[in-house]
Amino acid sequence: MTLSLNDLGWAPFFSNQPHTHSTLTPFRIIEVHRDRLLGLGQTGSVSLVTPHGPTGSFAVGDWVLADPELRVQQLLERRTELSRRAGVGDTRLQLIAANVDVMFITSSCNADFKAARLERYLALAQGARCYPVVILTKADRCDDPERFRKTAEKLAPNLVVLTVNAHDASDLAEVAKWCPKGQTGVLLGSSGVGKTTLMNGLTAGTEATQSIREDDAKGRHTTTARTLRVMTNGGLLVDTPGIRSLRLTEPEDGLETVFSDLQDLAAQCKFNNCRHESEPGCAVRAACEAGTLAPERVERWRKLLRDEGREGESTSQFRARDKSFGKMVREVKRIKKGRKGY
Ligand SMILES: Nc1nc2c(ncn2[C@@H]2O[C@H](COP(=O)(O)OP(=O)(O)OP(=O)(O)O)[C@@H](O)[C@H]2O)c(=O)[nH]1
Ligand SMILES: [Zn+2]
Repeated sequence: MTLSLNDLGWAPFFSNQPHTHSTLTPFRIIEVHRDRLLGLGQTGSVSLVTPHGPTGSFAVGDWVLADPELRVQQLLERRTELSRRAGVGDTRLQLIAANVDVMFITSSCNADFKAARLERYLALAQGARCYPVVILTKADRCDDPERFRKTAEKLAPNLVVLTVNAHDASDLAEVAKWCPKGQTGVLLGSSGVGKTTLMNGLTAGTEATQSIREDDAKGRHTTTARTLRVMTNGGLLVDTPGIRSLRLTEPEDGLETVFSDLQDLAAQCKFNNCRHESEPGCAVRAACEAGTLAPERVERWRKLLRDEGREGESTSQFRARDKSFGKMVREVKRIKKGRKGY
């Protein structure tokens, strides 16, 4: 299979960046190893060395320029960057992937399904400027997958939610539609939800999967490294090891859009520093009492703010960082549209 640079996601954003030498060739990084990188170019995949620094500063999905000896001479500026905090209370960032367009947020129609976790991923997608698509796997093992889909759809306006059997070809085709040729997707989700199965199905690959203990929905890690693969529809897909506890890297960028409906309500509270507990004139509580807002959602909102050290922030502070989910969707669509012509 020969691929053009455009097929690999090359765009004016990259070609317009100043190049240090004219004889360099672009490669998309598809694997990052301790001592070398695996790059995909028009001629296929090649092993690249990084004479100017450690491989740790590169991410799957990066675009690099290499010389004829296959030495990386330049790392091109990333259009999007997906990272997370290395651990609880740790401020260091861990790069997950670069230049990703679509985030496939994967969970299962079983005990793995947690609205709070999905909200964290949605916030991550928003912060990283990726278009979120929620994939709920194991629909074939569930009596009522629709119930899971409806719950997930309520998490954000216009959110795309697909219920799938990761082993079913027509379900896989529905997933693939969201990441066509030239676009890059990333699969995120807990261990055992079916990321490797999806990856294999979408790429017709043969990565090893292991059976999981279905009772507690906890999987064993079968994926060891991040990889970028070409899907059968021409799209590109990054697989990541199961992420057990996700810490947001830039909470201020994502939280308020995931909970934009709550913010709008909070703006109608009588007091602008309302904590939505026992204050009079609280619009959030009123909505809960009227049955138009799920109290669990308010609880998750509070918990997320608490976890991110933002408890007690006033509504006006919260609203000051106004970025709507719709705005992000339009932005992503604009980027996609701009990329279609070449
Ligand atoms: N019936 C059914 N089984 C599934 C589905 N998706 C995944 N599985 C099974 O669930 C188990 C775990 O799937 P994996 O693809 O290894 O999960 P993973 O998310 O890649 O796990 P890690 O590599 O640990 O992150 C395997 O036995 C799969 O065959 C599905 O939609 N339906
Ligand atoms: Zn209130």
